[in-house]
Formats: sequence, C-alpha cells, structure tokens
Amino acid sequence: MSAFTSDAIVAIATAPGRGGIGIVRISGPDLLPLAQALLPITPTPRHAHYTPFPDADGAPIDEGIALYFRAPHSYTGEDVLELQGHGGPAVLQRLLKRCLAVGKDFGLRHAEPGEFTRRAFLNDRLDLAQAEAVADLIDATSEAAARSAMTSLSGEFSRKVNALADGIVHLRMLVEATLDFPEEEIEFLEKYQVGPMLDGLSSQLDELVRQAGQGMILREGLHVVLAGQPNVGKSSLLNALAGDDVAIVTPIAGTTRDRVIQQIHIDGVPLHIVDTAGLRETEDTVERIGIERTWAEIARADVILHLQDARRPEDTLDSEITSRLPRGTPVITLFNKCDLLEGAGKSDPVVSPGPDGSVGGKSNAQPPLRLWISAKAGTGLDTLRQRLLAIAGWIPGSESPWLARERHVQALREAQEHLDLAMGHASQSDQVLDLFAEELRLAHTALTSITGEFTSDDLLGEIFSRFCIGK
Ligand SMILES: Nc1nc2c(c(=O)[nH]1)N(C=O)[C@@H](CNc1ccc(C(=O)N[C@@H](CCC(=O)O)C(=O)O)cc1)CN2
Ligand SMILES: Nc1nc2c(ncn2[C@@H]2O[C@H](COP(=O)(O)OP(=O)(O)OP(=O)(O)O)[C@@H](O)[C@H]2O)c(=O)[nH]1
Ligand SMILES: [Mg+2]
Repeated sequence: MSAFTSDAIVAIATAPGRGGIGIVRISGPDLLPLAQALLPITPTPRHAHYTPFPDADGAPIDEGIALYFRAPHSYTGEDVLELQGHGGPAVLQRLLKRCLAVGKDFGLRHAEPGEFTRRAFLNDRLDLAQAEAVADLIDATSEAAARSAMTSLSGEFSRKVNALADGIVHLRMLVEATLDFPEEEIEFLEKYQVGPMLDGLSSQLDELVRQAGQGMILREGLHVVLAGQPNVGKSSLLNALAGDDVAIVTPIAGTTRDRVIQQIHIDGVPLHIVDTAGLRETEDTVERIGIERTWAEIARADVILHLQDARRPEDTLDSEITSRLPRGTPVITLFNKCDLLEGAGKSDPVVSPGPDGSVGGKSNAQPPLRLWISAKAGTGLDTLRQRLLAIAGWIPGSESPWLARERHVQALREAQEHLDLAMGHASQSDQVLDLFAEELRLAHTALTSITGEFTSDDLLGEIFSRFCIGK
C-alpha cells in the first residue's frame, strides 16, 4: 500500500492536440470499485483489456485499452488505471468528464501539475533528482539533453550523490565515536587515515560539481541577444545561425520592429537567439517601442552580440551603444559584412585580440571578444559558435553527462564549502573535532537535499508545480 493516504486524481496524460493514441490516467489508493463503475469489465492488473469506454447512457465514448496497475506496482506506487483511447482532444475531454462524473462518489478530482510524479516521489518510487529528471526528459529539446535526462532518471546522478553522502556518513561515525573518548582525539587523524579519506571525497565532489555544471548548461542553455545599429545584419545572422529564413531581411534600415526569438542547438546546447530592432534615434513611434524592447532584451541577456558594419567599425553611435551595455554581461563585438572589405577572403577574416577559449562564465566582465564575420557568406560563424559555447562554459565534445539543475549545482557547492571547512579544522594542530564533525554534518545535509531525503513542502511545491498536467 502507499505510504500516505490521498484523493484519487485524474488527468489527460498525453499532449493536447491530435495524436494516434491519447491516455486518461487515474491514480488513487484503491481504484477497483471506480474501474468497475467506469468499465463493463473488471480489469486484471497488468493486463491490456480491449473494451468500450461507455457514457452514462451506455453508448461508447470510445473503444480502447484499459490498463490497471495494482499498488504498489505502478508509476505512482498507488493503484493506477489508464484508459488508452484515440488521441483527439474532444474524445479525451469526454472521457475525462465521464471519469470525473463517475468518480464523484469515489473522491476523484482533477490532478494538479506534476501530482502523479509527486506521488511517485512520496511513495519512494523515485527520489527528487529522478523526479526532476522526468520533467527534464519531457522538456528536453536536443538529443544530448534527452540522453542526459534519461541518465539522471535511471538514477546515475543520485547514485553518485548517495555514494558521496555515504562516505561522509562513514567519516562522521568515526568522529562521533572518537568524540566519546576525548583522550583518543589526537590520534584520530592518523589512526583512521582521515586525511586521505577527506581528499578522496573532496576530489569526487569536485568532479561531480564539474559534471553538474555541464549538465546544467545542457538544460538551461544561453540567452543570446543580437544588438546593434539598423542594417548591420542582425537578422541575417539570426537566419544564418538558425539555418532558416526566420526573420525578414531587407536593405532598408529599420526592418526589424519587434524581437524575433529562435532556439538553436550547438553541440546539443540550447541557445535562445533573440533578434532585435536596430538601435538609433527615431521619430517613428512603432520603431521607438521596438527599440525599448531591444534594451529590455539586452538587460536579460547572458551574452550580447554587438554587430557593427566591418566597413566602419566602432563609429560614434557604436561607442555610444557599447557604453550603454550592462557591465558584467559578456559581449562579443562582431564586425559583419567582412566580405565587402577590400582584400576580403585573402587573409583570415577572424581576428580576436581577446582571450582565447573560455572567457570564464556568464558574470565575468572581460574585454570584449572581436570577430570579423560575414552573415551572408558564412565566414567566421564556426568560430562564433565555439566562442558562444565557451562563454556558456561548455567543454566541446565533453561526455554527455546527466542533466542537472541550478539547485543541484548549488547544493554540491555548499557541500564542497563545508568539506573544505572540515579539512581546515582537521589540519589545525589542536584538531577541533566537534567543529570538524559539524561541518561534515552540514556537507551531508547539502548532499541529501539533492535526492530529497528531507524536503520542505515549499520546495516540493516549487518543483512539481512546473511539471505539465498529467505527469
Ligand atoms: N502507458 C504508459 N506509458 C508510460 C508511462 C505510464 O504511466 N503509462 N510512464 C509514466 O510516466 C512512463 C513509464 N514509467 C513507468 C514506471 C513504472 C511503471 C510501473 O507500473 N511499475 C511497476 C510495475 C512494473 C511491472 O509491471 O513490471 C513497478 O515498478 O512495480 C509504469 C510506467 C512512460 N510510459
Ligand atoms: N554583403 C553582405 N551583406 C550583408 C551581410 N549581412 C547582411 N547583409 C545585408 O545587409 C542588409 C541588412 O541586413 P539585415 O539582416 O536586415 O540587417 P539588420 O541589422 O537586421 O537591420 P534592422 O532590422 O533594420 O535593424 C541586407 O540587405 C542584407 O542582405 C553580409 O555579411 N554581407
Ligand atoms: Mg533586422
């Protein structure tokens, strides 16, 4: 039986719209009476029944497969009943309504977003990191992201976190035991080889933080804003990066009025590219509103691509734009239309006095990178792509890790800090063992927050409310 009692819940589990098959899913403590009231058959657990789904007057709403899972052997750990019908919005709505009507007498209500998976978590079918991976698998927009989400869902990330947590528990046991015999404190470190043990845990944690960082990039991607004067080729660059005619391009300055957002992937990393209205003084009301939106986008950006015309680099208007860009947001200055420069094509058009490779994370202010490109000819775009990945912190060709969230990275960093402090206490000559033990405890708590051993309802609410309905 499930570990907690609850209402029965129902929702359409498949995506809205037309589809080959559509599923209405019910979960609750005991669904057999409800199933018998809904269906002309008594379903056998784990058996696919082809059966009509009758309306109140007995006429079939649909004919499909009824699938019954008996608690605890189900996705949620409760009884689950699935009605798998034809995937049309109207037929699924009718089925849902019928379930709610029959279910009134059985305490059935519509499910909240993520409520099925929340129950799976509360019934120990999944830990919290795995539950999050379910949502991330559904949200994945690249194959790399989907593969990584699946690795997390299978529990690989959780196993690594748990192994570290177990290592810390082991150390804590040794310390707590020693604390009861104060005369042995001095020998504690040597006797139990605590130094090497701590070093081992710490380097495992470092590796986990590194991988989690990569996983987070795969999940969250980068918000890239194209900005610059009118006619410099922002929309052309968006189209070139997207490999599609997404935005209107004309020789007329002031073509783009509203922002155009397109998601692209580089190496599986999602980039949200935002094309904006060109920045200039204007009397045109519509254009002015567009320009206000451009500044709003610039304020939100993870990276700004400041496009300029390669034939008149850094003119006064561009310097003005540069001075208004937010400090702390990485900027790549792109001199576009380099195909129109004299001697174009003879030399390498990509010149970058800026630092090579990584420019070190989203928030570091670095001298702007400068690249010469041609949106039209495609020159320099590969370099641009690599630079964007470097700014994201993505290591090219890095092994597809498990998917991670900011929450996980923060918890791992917190554990890292406490482990460092613990090492500090251990290396002092007077070895304050109770402080050492306390830091270990805090490191352990940070780690277990990832898999959700102890979690507040607030955190669960925040996590599961972002799921889709029916999941
Ligand atoms: N039709 C359908 N497809 C689906 C789901 C579902 O709920 N229904 N899933 C939902 O997200 C995913 C699969 N996840 C599932 C996880 C566990 C169980 C389950 O019933 N497990 C039991 C019984 C196993 C068995 O009978 O062999 C168990 O582990 O005890 C079902 C689906 C994706 N596909
Ligand atoms: N030769 C050459 N022409 C380009 C290049 N990039 C863009 N253009 C041309 O420049 C003109 C303006 O391009 P857009 O992409 O519309 O410029 P924009 O910055 O989006 O302009 P607004 O939307 O008005 O702000 C078009 O005629 C493009 O074909 C390039 O790399 N080389
Ligand atoms: Mg444009």
